[in-house]
Amino acid sequence: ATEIQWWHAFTGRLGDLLAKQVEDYNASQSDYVVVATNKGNYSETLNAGIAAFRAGEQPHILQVFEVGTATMMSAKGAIKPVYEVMAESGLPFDPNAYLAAVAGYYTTTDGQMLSLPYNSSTPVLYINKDALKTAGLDPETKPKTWGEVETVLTALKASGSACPLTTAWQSWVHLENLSAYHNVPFATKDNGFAGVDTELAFNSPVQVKHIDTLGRWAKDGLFIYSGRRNEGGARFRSGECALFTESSAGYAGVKAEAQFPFAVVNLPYWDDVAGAPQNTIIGGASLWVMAGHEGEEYKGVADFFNFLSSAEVQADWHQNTGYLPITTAAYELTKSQGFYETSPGTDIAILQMTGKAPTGNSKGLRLGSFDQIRGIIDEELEGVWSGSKSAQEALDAAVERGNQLLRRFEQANR
Ligand SMILES: O=P(O)(O)OC[C@H](O)CO
Repeated sequence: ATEIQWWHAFTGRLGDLLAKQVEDYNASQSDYVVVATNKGNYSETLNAGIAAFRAGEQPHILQVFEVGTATMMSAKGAIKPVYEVMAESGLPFDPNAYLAAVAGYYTTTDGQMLSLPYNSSTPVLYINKDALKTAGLDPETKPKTWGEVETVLTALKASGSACPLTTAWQSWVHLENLSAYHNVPFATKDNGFAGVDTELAFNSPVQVKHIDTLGRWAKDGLFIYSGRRNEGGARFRSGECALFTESSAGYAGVKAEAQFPFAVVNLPYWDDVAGAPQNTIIGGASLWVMAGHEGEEYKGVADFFNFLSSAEVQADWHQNTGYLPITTAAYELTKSQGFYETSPGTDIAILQMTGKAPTGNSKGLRLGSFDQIRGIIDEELEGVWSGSKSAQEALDAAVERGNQLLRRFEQANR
């Protein structure tokens, strides 16, 4: 059988679920064997894929988080576009079967799908209902606005909670999605979709107010910073932190480990911003096919992609992980199975992302060197949480430093 290498970034519960998909695929046919290898976290996996390409040792499939999308799109000789892989395979492939809000992120302006949507998420709010009860609140309290969140956090703190709120992926949730959700630009030129001559713009009043509020909450012990990625997950699942802003895919781990009743609700918004809430944007990752392999191997990749996109596999994946159903068929199948009734909160992500037609500010982000830019944003936000910088100072600095990277990317990709 022909071997197909797939490098990915999943460990823990998500790693187990991915391994099960591979096992099922390998058992379902005998022409191809998919070999999945974890290459560290999202950034490490992206870097491993790029380094391997330079050394001529690239895998067939590379899982790349949404942050690396513009980088992969510009790496023309290194990738083989998915539409091409599928067309050459002769296997049936309908790009319209995928949810527009998801596929649009990975598709060129003229409609060609470059990478396969696989695990797409959007941020939501997780609530430990027992913690609310301990704080004397109705455990069914579902704060809609950041103002209501503050009331809940204050009650939690007063009841002795050492961690009323923590977050995963601070830039993704509290700046990138915050901007889209309030219909303000994160960057000019439709957040980079309309051209590489884009400039960061996340230092406007909405973002400054939000980060300033979180900074105040950090000082008052209402918001506890846990780290740049999803380090906060363990603290929520153990019951230490009461509220948690995290990817809809945090559901996989919470469902498997939490020993308390929990709720998944919409990401809160500021109700004094006109038009809010707009829609949130996607995160997670897609699958890129790397250049330099044999025709028969690409056939195997196409066959595996067809398997991953089938309604049954997608619906299972969506229901177990909290990632969005990637295709309309998987969404319909999940509805018809009654899943959303028996698992409340699991349709929040898709409704929050697709509830309103996206604007230029809320289609998503397409920014070069964005992994490095996130590093800069993380560093500046950490300055706010530690009290050494004001929100305005930190965001101004992140914009200025990030723009230098964007200009270098623009020069290299004109
Ligand atoms: O935890 P994930 O896979 O939903 O990813 C969250 C963010 O999009 C990472 O950039």
